[in-house]
Amino acid sequence: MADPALIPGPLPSWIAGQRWFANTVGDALEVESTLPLTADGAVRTLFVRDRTPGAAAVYQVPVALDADGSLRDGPRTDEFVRVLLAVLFAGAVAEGDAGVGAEGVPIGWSGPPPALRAARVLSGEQSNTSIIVDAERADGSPVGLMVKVFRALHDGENPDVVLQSAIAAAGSDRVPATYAALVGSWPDPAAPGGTARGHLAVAQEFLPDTRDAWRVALDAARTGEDFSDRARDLGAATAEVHRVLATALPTAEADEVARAAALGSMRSRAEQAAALVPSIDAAGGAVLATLEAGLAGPWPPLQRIHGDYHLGQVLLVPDRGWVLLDFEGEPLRPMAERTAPDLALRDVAGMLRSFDYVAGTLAQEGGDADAARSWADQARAAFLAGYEAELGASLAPHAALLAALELDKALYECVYEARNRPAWLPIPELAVLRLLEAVA
Ligand SMILES: Nc1ncnc2c1ncn2[C@@H]1O[C@H](COP(=O)(O)OP(=O)(O)O)[C@@H](O)[C@H]1O
Ligand SMILES: O=P(O)(O)O[C@H]1O[C@H](CO)[C@@H](O[C@H]2O[C@H](CO)[C@@H](O)[C@H](O)[C@H]2O)[C@H](O)[C@H]1O
Repeated sequence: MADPALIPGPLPSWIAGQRWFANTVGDALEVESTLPLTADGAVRTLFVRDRTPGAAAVYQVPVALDADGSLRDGPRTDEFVRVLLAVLFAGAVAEGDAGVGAEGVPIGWSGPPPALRAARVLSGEQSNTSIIVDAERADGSPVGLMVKVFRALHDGENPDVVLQSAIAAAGSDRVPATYAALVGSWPDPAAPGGTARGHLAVAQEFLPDTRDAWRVALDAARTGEDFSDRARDLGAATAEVHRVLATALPTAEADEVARAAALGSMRSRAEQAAALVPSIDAAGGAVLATLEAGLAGPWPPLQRIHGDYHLGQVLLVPDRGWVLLDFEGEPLRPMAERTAPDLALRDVAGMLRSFDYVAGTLAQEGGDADAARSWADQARAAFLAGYEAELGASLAPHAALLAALELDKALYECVYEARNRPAWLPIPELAVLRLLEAVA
């Protein structure tokens, strides 16, 4: 049987077919630098630049090189996983060409690196590559790891690493424990000094026997099961994580500059959505008026947030409850915006949109649309009640701001779906029109 890790044919065409590759064509790809991870260089990570105008990016492509010159996809090989664990958990340094290197940073881990027993790449729609690793500690006890290899690289901290490790360090178990991170450097003419520095990988606690909230919610909605208790708990978990983030990481006053930046970003999303969806183009004036009116009222202080919060980012963990994942922010938003303090209500709006997606999905499947909508309305009310109870305050003074953030998220979703999953587009498109009607 063919080795499933084997990279058949030229590397650029293989990269072009990967889910994590944001472009569709690989004809402007160039391996810009190489970081050997073993002494003989047989296991290495490649920094591959896509020079396509409008899709420029640097990708991390770890590979294992066989004696016959063939390449294998690193995350699917034991050789790569073994060396990655050693570097990550030992705080080791790897060096390549000038300006290229990586350093492991143990975070919530003490003792020697865990030894690999078995590893497999998580299948499914993913913007990065996650490896589930069955390992053992030096004393022989088993430990499950989730190792995430970041694909599109960015100069600067990766919020997924920084936020989850800050939440866990504050003593909260609403995120998986972070064990270690890998920080790399690679040439980048746009970065200060010509070298970019950012996260290449992170190793976390693996949470077994979980179901993600999207599945849990969809199953509940399909069978008409009440989701109120779960939604209330989810609201409370969300407010708890927001409180921890506001305490552990910098906050900022919502001054005029921040407000103008938020409005500018919302306008540009609205323009992108209008360019792709005729019904939104037709409603352009009402969209802008709702966004502007929503942002005009009082704002709470800004803080670090999840940034792309939806049901698919939350796991239901036995004996632990809801656990939040993937704090990387929206993939379509520039990294500078994703790492700036923002409105925690943006996450609240994200989850409200997700309940609507459950209803929209059931309706698309031909289910009872009215029942699905009333399920979503109940989930929404319970989520908000749980959030407010944990926050210790009502969100009523911010109702218009929340409505604007919901509209903004639905516009983002229109762009995301038009580009990635056109069959799903009607869900956010109808939501935009409904949200406009509600404020009219
Ligand atoms: N620590 C973990 N334990 C168990 N499963 C996890 C863990 N982290 C992620 N997952 C699973 O992997 C999926 C993808 O993880 P995520 O962090 O969202 O990756 P991506 O950034 O590629 O979207 C999640 O939806 C969840 O099902
Ligand atoms: O999980 P990602 O960070 O890759 O997020 C992107 O993809 C999501 C879809 O997988 C998308 O979420 C949208 O669809 C979900 C149902 O599949 C729904 O629950 C969300 O509410 C809806 O936004 C997300 O927007 C996008 O950034």
